Amino acid sequence: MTTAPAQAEAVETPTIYKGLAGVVVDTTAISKVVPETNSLTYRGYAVQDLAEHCSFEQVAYLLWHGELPTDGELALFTQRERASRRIDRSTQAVLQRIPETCHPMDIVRTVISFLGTEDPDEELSTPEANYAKSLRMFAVLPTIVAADMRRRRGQDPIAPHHGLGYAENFLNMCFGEVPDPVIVRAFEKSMVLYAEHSFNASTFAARVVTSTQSDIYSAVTAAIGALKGSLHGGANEAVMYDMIEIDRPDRARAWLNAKLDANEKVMGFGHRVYKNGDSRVPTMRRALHDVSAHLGETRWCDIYTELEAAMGERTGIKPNLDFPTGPAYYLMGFDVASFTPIFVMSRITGWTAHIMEQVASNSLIRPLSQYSGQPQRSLTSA
Ligand SMILES: CC(=O)SCCNC(=O)CCNC(=O)[C@H](O)C(C)(C)COP(=O)(O)OP(=O)(O)OC[C@H]1O[C@@H](n2cnc3c(N)ncnc32)[C@H](O)[C@@H]1OP(=O)(O)O
Ligand SMILES: O=C([O-])CC(=O)C(=O)O
Repeated sequence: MTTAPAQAEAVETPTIYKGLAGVVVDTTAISKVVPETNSLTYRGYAVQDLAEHCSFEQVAYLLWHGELPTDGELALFTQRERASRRIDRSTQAVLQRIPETCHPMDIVRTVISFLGTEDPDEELSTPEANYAKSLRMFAVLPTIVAADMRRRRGQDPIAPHHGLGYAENFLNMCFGEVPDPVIVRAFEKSMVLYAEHSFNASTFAARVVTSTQSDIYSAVTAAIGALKGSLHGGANEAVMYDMIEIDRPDRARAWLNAKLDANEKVMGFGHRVYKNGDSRVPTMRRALHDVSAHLGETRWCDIYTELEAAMGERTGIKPNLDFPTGPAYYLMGFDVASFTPIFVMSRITGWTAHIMEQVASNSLIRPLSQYSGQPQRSLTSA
């Protein structure tokens, strides 16, 4: 005769990977992060080389198609992107309708969601349909972000300029002129560096939504929501607010010590995957220095250096990409609240590449959880 195992023996406690840390959930051919060698590649190319030698349009093409474009392919791609930059009247009306007081990420999230409602092919997720939608979002996002920034400054929007490249056109729509090539190149580098980073939280959110066979606009809307948080993309804004509060390099150490003594996180430092420095930081730090030298304004670079040194000495934790990008965008003249929407303009390429990869090899993403609530009880005995 066999006896039933005791209740306690029957329940095995599973290993819980809080925050999915260290868990490999799928394969991807889009990018590779190797923290041990501090390397990041997009489709096999080192991100530093892409940032140095390629336009953002070339990198977008690479992420979507798997190969860099030939001259002919780039010309066609560019033509299509430039022809899709304008927003129609109904989208402009939505933009005007949202209160100026809300965070610009809410604007971007809402407008992308609205674009879905206007697309007669919203539910179509063939590779061709999703590619067309990705290209449209890529083309239109700078127009939305620039129009919103100008609206909050009490300025009229500037229409996209068909004759300008992606970076020049965005800067022109923000400031009414194309700045010096030093600024344009630094901005374009930030776009390349921000474009893609494997299964980060926002990309994973997009893949989760896609895995239910939902549409690409819904997936991107979810990704924007995930990027907004200050532990992810929102950190670039938080970094700059902190630097403004610090104000002078000689105040950086005391500020940092007070922050750490209060057990608070220092924004722009640390990373879930890189524990020995973010592969993108050296390139972006150089871009920040280029902008700073060009403008003859060294204050933010000096605060950067002080904070990095003090944080290193006290915790050993290194900056992530948001740390140099925050002051670089500030020096370029952007409003701090627009920094994360600018990140969206870049990451739309990585998100949509992942959405298309998920569609091509889908399995519903649905992990398990360990129940920690009340034991089963009877309603009648309550
Ligand atoms: C583009 C991007 O999204 S890059 C990330 C942008 N985000 C930020 O800059 C926000 C600040 N950084 C952080 O909060 C974290 O480093 C994260 C969320 C990015 C990654 O963190 P995780 O891998 O989850 O590690 P976790 O937060 O558990 O940190 C491990 C330890 O380092 C400490 N730590 C990590 N980052 C920081 C930080 N920025 N400031 C102070 N302490 C930190 C934690 O307090 C923790 O210490 P403990 O073990 O004594 O409790
Ligand atoms: O990978 C991450 O967790 C966050 C990050 O750096 C990114 O999304 O660029």
